Amino acid sequence: SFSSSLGLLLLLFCLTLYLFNVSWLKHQRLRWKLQRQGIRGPQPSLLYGNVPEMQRIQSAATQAANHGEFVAHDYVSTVFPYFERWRKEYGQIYTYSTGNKQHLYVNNPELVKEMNQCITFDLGKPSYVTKRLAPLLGNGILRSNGHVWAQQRKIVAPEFFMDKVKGMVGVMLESAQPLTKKWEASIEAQGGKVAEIRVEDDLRGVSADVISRACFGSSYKKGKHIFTKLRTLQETISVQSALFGLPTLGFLATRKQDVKDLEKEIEALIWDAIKEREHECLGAASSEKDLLQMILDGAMNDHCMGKDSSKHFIVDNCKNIYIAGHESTAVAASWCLMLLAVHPEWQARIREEMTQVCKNGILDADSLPKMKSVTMVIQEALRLYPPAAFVSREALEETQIGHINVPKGVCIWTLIPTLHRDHDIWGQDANEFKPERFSNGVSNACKVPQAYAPFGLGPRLCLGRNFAMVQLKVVIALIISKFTFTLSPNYKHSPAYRMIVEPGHGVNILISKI
Ligand code: HEM
Repeated sequence: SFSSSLGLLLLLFCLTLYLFNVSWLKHQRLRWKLQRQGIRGPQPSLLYGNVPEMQRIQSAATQAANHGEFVAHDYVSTVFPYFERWRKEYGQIYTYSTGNKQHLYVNNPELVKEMNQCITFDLGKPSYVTKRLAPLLGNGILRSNGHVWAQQRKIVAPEFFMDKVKGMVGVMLESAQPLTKKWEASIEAQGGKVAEIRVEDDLRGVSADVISRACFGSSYKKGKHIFTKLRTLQETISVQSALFGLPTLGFLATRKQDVKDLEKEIEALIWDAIKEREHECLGAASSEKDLLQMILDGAMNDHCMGKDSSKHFIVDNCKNIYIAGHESTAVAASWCLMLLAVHPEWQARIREEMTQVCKNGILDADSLPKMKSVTMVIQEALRLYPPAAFVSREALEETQIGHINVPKGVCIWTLIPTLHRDHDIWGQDANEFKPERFSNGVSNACKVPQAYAPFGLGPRLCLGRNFAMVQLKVVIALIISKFTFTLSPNYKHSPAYRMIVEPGHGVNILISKI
């Protein structure tokens, strides 16, 4: 009838109006607020904002990719080419849209400094990115915001203070031994002189082993099993489109079920390890507390936490530490080895320094702080190839950062590699591998020390940075003390973004024994 068609039309009209308001007006209002402050940016399309343009720029860049001299190659130009394009067009601060979200790109060193000092709960992790990582991270330290985050940080942070990390050098050396043994065996198997090695799986094995031991101490075999499951879970969750903020296409129902099953299985395994622990340590005051014990104690001592939330607290944080620390450190080590393979003079320098500072050639917690060259090389590798590409925040409330008033709901992105190659900050040789720039520390290597941010910015600075630096030093120094290496002709330079920026086709090196 006429009246029901009219009703339907009216409904459709309201729905369209609602969608228009949600998808366009809301974002247009945010855009106006930013534009009024002089912030420009590309014109968004109605439904998907600038996503179609991002995809167009990305595919053009992929086709044109010519990595040429790869040390000089800035991965932003191939991995995030739209950010490069817009930076050139609109400057160090601009705004763009992904349809469902309005974003603010901030790469001005002065504002980065401000963000570093911005201690407020009003800036949090962007929920639209972290939402899809929920099965992996629960509500642990990486994903949570506000008081929940602060409480977890307070409990977990002391485990990674420098004095604690120093005590883990032995464990790190032990975890790295199988790698050197395996590589020696490869040399034997390939004729006794030179072997071609693909490094990343072996490096990943070392970092997983180190974290298992640090987290789970005596029950570390159980820990390794848990981490294998976590890795499967990580692989099952597709995060490729997280940056664009589009629904993850192809995320089939069966995979959703896989994710749920894995989540349950992991939770049960962690809980099992805890029960075993409680049984073993009943009454015994353990002096050597591993991370699991710290988290357990933290949960027990918090009287506001119910049994159920303390269980989640424990399970989530075990998962978070593994996810945060395992891949990033292994990938950083891969980039270090790639750069060292191209610069044998730095291998020689590190080797020479080791003969001077390691008594009887033994690497330990005392000799490590004296090894300046290896520290400089790692710092330079983290400058040129930072595994974490950006710091991202969402304004959970309206927030003032320097002279910018960031409206509620806007996501802020700071590109770490772009800061790391800024000529104004680092000088004209910013694209070159020159570890000597760090010979007098970070503050003397560049004009704005806050612009060196491989471990992030502000109050959410990486909690494991000491742990990662010491582990990288141990692994790189140990490899260099046993092998010389060059880049294999099979190495294909192809930085790829998979949550972190890693060598897309791995790192192949040719190794010989010293
Ligand atoms: C070279 C290796 C590593 C790199 C490049 C790295 C980098 C980062 C970055 C960029 C952040 C984000 C900071 C921010 O949003 O401002 C972060 C956070 C974090 N990292 Fe690392 N990380 C590394 C190793 C580790 C290790 C080994 C652990 C632990 C074992 C760890 C634990 C964490 C945790 C728990 C957070 C979250 C801190 C918070 O939100 O309060 N990281 N890391």
